[in-house]
Amino acid sequence: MAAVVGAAIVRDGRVLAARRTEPPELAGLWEFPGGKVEPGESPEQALVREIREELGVTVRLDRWLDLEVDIAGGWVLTVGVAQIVEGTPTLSDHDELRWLGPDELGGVPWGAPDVPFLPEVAALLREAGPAGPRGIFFDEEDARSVAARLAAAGYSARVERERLAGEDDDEAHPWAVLTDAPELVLDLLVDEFDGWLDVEEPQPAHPPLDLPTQPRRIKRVGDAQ
Ligand SMILES: Nc1nc2c([nH]c(=O)n2[C@H]2C[C@H](O)[C@@H](COP(=O)(O)OP(=O)(O)OP(=O)(O)O)O2)c(=O)[nH]1
Repeated sequence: MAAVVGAAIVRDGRVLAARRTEPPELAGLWEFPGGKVEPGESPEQALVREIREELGVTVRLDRWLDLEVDIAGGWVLTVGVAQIVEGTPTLSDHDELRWLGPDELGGVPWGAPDVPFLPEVAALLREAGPAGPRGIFFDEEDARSVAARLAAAGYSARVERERLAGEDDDEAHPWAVLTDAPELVLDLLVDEFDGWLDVEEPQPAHPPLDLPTQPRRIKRVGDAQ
């Protein structure tokens, strides 16, 4: 099967969308960054390779979305949900990157084959919910135990590798538990498992631009009053 893989890179309830520059008929349209699976390569290897080439970051695949979409030339597009484990995305193949929340996905023009994936992506972003209090642990096992306890109590909880700006030392990357449980509940577990609570709202790597909703008149010095 001639496969194209795209990565829905998620972070803090947003997904990374990239704007294509070529070919001309696709330029200006948004996509999940990725590309063609090469001979001898698994789709997962292709996804990790393409994202490293295009964005300069290392991602880890969480899972593939069920959908497969036929695109021109006999290619089939699948999309994997992924997380950045190393690096900050930079532009090379694309001319713009945006972190979009579930309600912002419809606000950019996507390539037609990507559109059927958007409802599921929006749903998983909503499920992840807005970034709330996080439990931070140095031990992955502690983080996973806390997430399991929260899940058993009926809360949503997931574990993510934390990144601390400017830190390259692997030891400095603790594990975060993100949950919709009340802070009080998380606080008790954090005490029990030797972690700590981070209640600061994490900032998206690329904050959405505060664009004016209507043309703004810019007055220059020297303009007639
Ligand atoms: N990467 C990517 N390609 C997509 C998406 N949706 C979609 O229709 N496509 C199409 C555009 C291209 O025709 C094809 C992938 O080509 P590409 O140019 O991104 O992949 P590549 O880097 O491996 O390609 P190439 O330059 O080696 O030919 O799939 C999408 O979400 N991500």
